Amino acid sequence: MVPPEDQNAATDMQVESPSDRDADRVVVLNPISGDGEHGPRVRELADQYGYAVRETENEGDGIDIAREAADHADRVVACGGDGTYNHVVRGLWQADALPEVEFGVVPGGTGNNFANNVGIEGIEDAFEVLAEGPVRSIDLGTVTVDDGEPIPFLNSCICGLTADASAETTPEQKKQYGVLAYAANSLRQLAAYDGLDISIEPVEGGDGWSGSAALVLFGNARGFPGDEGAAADVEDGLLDVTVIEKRPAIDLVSGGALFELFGRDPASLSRLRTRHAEVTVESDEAATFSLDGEMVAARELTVETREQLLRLPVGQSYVARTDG
Ligand SMILES: Nc1ncnc2c1ncn2[C@@H]1O[C@H](COP(=O)(O)OP(=O)(O)OP(=O)(O)O)[C@@H](O)[C@H]1O
Repeated sequence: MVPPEDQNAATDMQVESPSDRDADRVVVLNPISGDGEHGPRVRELADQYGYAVRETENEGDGIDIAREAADHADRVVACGGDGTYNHVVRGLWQADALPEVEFGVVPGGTGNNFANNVGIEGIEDAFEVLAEGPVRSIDLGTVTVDDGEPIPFLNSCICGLTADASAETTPEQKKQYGVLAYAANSLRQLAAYDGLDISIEPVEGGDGWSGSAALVLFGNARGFPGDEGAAADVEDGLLDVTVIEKRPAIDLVSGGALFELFGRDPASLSRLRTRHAEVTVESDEAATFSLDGEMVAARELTVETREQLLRLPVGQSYVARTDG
């Protein structure tokens, strides 16, 4: 395949060799994500399109590789699943390289939820999008635990039942249902689950939520699960927050499946939108928050959006709801 001409062709010319340590376009490749078979094809395409490839060797490498690449690259692309994207964005954030250094995604994960949400439909499509797709400025979520450094997330920040259920979830379920698959696999654990006592207070005012939750989702690109997998508006500077209240287990289990519950039992569901919320876990122990699948423990945290901080080429089916 001949890479299409694109507006950045002049920059491509400057890449003398895809393995050049000073490459201006870099793919950070997680070779073990998904089925672990994407590596050779991604290397071929990266070569054709003028991208250097840096492979992760250990958990967390993506952060360091992206941080270093930000010194010389004007675009750093993550290949893997949402966890890999998260790490690359963390590296760019740590390098203070956003929005100047563009981000990009190549789906090589299991669920590939974020890539789907921005209209990217496979590895070949991803490279075409990198060459020709419109570059949008999208929001980035961050979580700040106590007085620590903000930690970015791209797709969602989730707490409640999901973390424990992930091991039981098949790739097919993940692809089809995303977070719902985790939730459904949590049904058996639900009877024993005490719920997470949590309060969510929007800093800008307006309605918050407090009570005992089975699951809380702060969606940046990930939409409300009951809306047929619809993506959230990722350019509006807002997080879509969905809370599923912990109710007596019999209510949930007798309903058959948690899938049925989403959107059909308004009494259990609360939804709000916020730019910036203070979140408190009302228990002695920290709760686990999943940032794009990467776990962080916290009791007191702020969750917020950094409006349109990330520059990203998007696919054809991406729906831009705002101008620019
Ligand atoms: N070379 C490596 N060896 C072992 N683990 C790695 C390596 N590179 C990255 N990781 C780990 O892989 C995890 C990321 O997996 P990722 O989420 O990208 O894929 P996935 O779970 O298959 O897909 P998805 O999130 O789309 O369902 C991260 O926790 C990261 O630390």
